[in-house]
Amino acid sequence: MNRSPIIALDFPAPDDALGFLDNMPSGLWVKVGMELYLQNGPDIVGRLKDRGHAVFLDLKLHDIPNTVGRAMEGLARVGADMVNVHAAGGSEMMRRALDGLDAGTPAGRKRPALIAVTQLTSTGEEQMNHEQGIPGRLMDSVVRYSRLADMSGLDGVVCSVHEASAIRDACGEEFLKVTPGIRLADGDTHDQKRIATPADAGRAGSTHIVVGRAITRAADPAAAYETVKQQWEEG
Ligand SMILES: O=C(O)c1cc(=O)[nH]c(=O)n1[C@@H]1O[C@H](COP(=O)(O)O)[C@@H](O)[C@H]1O
Repeated sequence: MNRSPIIALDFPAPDDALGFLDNMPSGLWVKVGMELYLQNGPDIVGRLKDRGHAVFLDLKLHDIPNTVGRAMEGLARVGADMVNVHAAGGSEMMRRALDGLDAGTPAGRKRPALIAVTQLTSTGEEQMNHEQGIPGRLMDSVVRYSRLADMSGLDGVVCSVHEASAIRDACGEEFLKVTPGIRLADGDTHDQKRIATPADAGRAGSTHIVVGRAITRAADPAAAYETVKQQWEEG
């Protein structure tokens, strides 16, 4: 996996996503999420791979173990490099997701990395306490979910930059820390709660950063991408 920011292609249609990429460098890491995938189906993943991009297919599966396992068996054939589930689905669900990916990955192809969402970066501690009914610190919940994902055999987690170094201490250097909620200094927060700059992510030990609107809605997306990449490397 190359060390470049993962661009969230949160667009309604493949033409929007591919048109956007026409003006960007080649060989990127990109993310296909629910907006693009659920409205247009799996073809977009192959089209992005054909253009030489690495693809994170972000569908955040969360259901009973059997359903997630069987869904992952099918998703393994779509050809993404990384997929995800919600850690809140539990250890059995995560193990079955992994088994499904192993069973579905075509011979000669590498199994997609499987990571688990801990607490969404749009969630704050108060919301977690009052709406999810999880008492205590958000950091503790994220680290707990990370340990569970690690024990279930997953490759890493999605977390905010603020928890990345605690997860490294708990789960090790190699365990992936994929961090969305990235904003350039003075950038609009939008719906995110736990934001950080690319430089913060570099210092905290994020193995991957996910960046959407700070790049896709910038006046000059290619320049914004280079700024994010450079700040992450320098952090
Ligand atoms: O799994 C994700 O990618 C994800 C997890 C999370 O906790 N927070 C989060 O923002 N994301 C995704 O990361 C992207 C962030 O987009 P921006 O806020 O526009 O940078 C979106 O596509 C989200 O779906």
